[in-house]
Amino acid sequence: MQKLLMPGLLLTVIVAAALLAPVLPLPDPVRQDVGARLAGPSLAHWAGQDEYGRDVLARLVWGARVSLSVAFAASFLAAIAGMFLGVLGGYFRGLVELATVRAAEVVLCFPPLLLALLVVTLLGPGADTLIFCLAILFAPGFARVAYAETLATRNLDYVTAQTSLGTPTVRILMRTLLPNIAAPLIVQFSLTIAAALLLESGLSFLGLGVVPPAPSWGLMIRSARATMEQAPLLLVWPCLALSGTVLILNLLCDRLRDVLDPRGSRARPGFLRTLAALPSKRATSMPTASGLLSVRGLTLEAPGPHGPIPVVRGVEFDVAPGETVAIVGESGSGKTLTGLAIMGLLPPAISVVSGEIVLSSRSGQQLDILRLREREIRALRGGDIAMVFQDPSSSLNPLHRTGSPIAESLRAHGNPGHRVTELLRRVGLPDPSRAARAYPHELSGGQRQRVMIATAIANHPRLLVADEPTTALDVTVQAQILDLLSDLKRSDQGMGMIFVSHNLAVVSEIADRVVVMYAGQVVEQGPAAEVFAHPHHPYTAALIASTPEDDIDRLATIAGAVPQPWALPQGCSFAPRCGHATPGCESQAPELFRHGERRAARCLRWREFA
Ligand SMILES: Nc1ncnc2c1ncn2[C@@H]1O[C@H](COP(=O)(O)OP(=O)(O)OP(=O)(O)O)[C@@H](O)[C@H]1O
Repeated sequence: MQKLLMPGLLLTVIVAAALLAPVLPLPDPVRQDVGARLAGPSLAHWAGQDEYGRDVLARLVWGARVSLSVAFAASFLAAIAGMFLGVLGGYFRGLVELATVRAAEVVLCFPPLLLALLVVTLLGPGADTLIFCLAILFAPGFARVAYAETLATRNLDYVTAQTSLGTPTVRILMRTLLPNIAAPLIVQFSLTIAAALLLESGLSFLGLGVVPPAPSWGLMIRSARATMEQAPLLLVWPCLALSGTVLILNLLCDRLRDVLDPRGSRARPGFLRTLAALPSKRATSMPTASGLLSVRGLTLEAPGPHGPIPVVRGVEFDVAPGETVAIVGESGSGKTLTGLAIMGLLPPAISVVSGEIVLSSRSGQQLDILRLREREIRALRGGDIAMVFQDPSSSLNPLHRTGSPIAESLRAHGNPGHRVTELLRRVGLPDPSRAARAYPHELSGGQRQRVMIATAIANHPRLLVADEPTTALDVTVQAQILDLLSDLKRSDQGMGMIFVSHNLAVVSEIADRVVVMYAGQVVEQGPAAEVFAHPHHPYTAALIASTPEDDIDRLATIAGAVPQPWALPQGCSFAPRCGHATPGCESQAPELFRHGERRAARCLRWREFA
């Protein structure tokens, strides 16, 4: 909401001045004083006097009344009419589309000024005619935006879900569709008000709009033109008022769109936020990654209703060359955000509070990803580090042939683009040349994931981050993809891998080491075989017990749910769900106890438990 403050305040001042014009201590805007013709600014007339000796400031303020009310009323009418036509046409299509959107588009065939001339000739000049005329001119623009957005939205799953629930059509249109297409309509509204202000000025300038002597900004520009050489300031004032108001309106609508869209950025973009939030490091304090990657004290925050909430808290782990480290935990434990932080791809709403992610790059440098500029991270992505996403159907561009992102990735890192088929063969696609020419919808889910993997490994990354790469696939294809990843690791000896998953059965097949996360923290880590055989944290033990095996009757579940980041318990985060918790666990937050070279657990009773 803070974002709206400045433009909202400025617009309020302009609108208040226009509304309060009759009670403000201003001279009569139409009273002439020919003796003081074209007089410059003075104490009595702050902005000077025009060619009839009328007070320019009074005419500007009264002119705002006319110009703004015409622009607002016309844009509002155009928005309502256009939105109505566009949504109906886009949702029902067929004849309704013909009678709404296509009919409205007829208006676009006429040059706007000619149409305005026609309407003014028929109805006579004046503010009311102008509102009507501008509304007709701008409504098709809204109709087209609403139509296009409705077409894109009407077949999305959440709209289909509403239909399948039997929700009445009017409710779907009002409650589901409209809020989701509102953002572009708001932008269109800001552009339309600005265009209406300018067109009103233009039409008044041509003598087709507001009738003199009533003031409007367009009329003021028109009359100032004749005396431009003797009194240039007379032209400057209305132009300033016009362009200033248009800029403020654009700013306000842009900010409004950000505020109304929860997916919009609430924070500054990537590197700016990171650089500002983190204390800069002296060269001597830079840790050196013992292996390939070293994550230290990574703490991330998300915006909450009462201020920032910690979603990842002091996460630490290492990845050695050639090692597969699995990050496991229930939904909401912070696995994905940790993976995205390593890629420098955190969503705009998430901010880095502290920590280091040091990568030992191909060029032998130790780079702290959190402190790199966007341009520097971009050079690493696809080369030193690459990522495979969870859902292959949404990570491939539906309009590009599957070979094209691979070729692009190869070329971006200076490799020849013709290796595409070779890579597709390497990831096990049976007819690589055909697959390279196919569109994503022509491939199966497993084949699409193979294409994603081919894109990721195209430039032999040193580190591959795989975020639940098998979750969207069926069990047979899951096994094939896991085999593929293992094969790739074997053939590309030095490549380290971070494998994010909530599925322990999958992890046990692929991981060398396991990092178990709970409520944004690492609660246990160690070699996979040791952790699975002898967990040192009750949460890990519970996760293992709840992994489905052959005998589904013996499946255990973990009572309760992961605490929300804004309602973390005072002591150990797992204590409320833990069968081994003591009163001490509920009052004291445990640190990560390290034992031996390779294992660590965040549990006060880890010794007894182990
Ligand atoms: N863009 C975002 N804005 C605000 N909060 C977010 C955002 N992304 C994630 N979070 C919050 O951060 C926490 C950790 O999310 P994350 O996606 O890392 O969990 P996860 O362990 O990967 O879960 P899953 O397995 O379901 O993907 C959650 O509480 C989530 O609500």
